[in-house]
Amino acid sequence: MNDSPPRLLLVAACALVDSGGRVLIARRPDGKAQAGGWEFPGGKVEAGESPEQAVVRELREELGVEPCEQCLQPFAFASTTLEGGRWLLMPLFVCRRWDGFVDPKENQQIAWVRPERLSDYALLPADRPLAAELRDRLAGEKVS
Ligand SMILES: Nc1nc2c([nH]c(=O)n2[C@@H]2O[C@H](COP(=O)(O)OP(=O)(O)OP(=O)(O)O)[C@@H](O)[C@H]2O)c(=O)[nH]1
Repeated sequence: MNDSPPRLLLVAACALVDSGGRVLIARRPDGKAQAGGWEFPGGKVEAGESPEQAVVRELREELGVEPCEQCLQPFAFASTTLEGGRWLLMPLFVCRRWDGFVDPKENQQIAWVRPERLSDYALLPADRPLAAELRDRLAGEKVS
């Protein structure tokens, strides 16, 4: 029996929401853990970073967009086990305003998805409750 406590992995992620109320998800590229699963853009929070700073950096690196930290709205979080004895703690922010155009930098497939259709995608397990929360809280919004 392994009694060692799970190692905490702090990851920060962001749901970009466009003016039509659609949410951006990305497919994890080959070579990464859980490749092929759909996720919210983001990544590990590095030493000395806040979750907000990590999201800004990851959105810049992965998608070439520049949100301002003040535009990141804390939305929900995931707290769950991952393979390898790690515990994932992942705040999810919502962002509706950013500079630049989404341009996947890591050859990752992306999709803009109505919140009620997120469950049609093979989301990572930790993201499924977050997608349900987005559906419940964003789906009623007016679509332009
Ligand atoms: N970015 C992101 N990671 C998620 C989500 N859901 C989820 O379980 N994860 C997990 O959180 C961890 C994040 O790692 P990552 O590989 O994206 O982080 P990173 O970009 O800093 O990775 P790197 O070390 O390869 O540069 C992975 O184990 C990933 O499977 C999500 O919605 N977004």
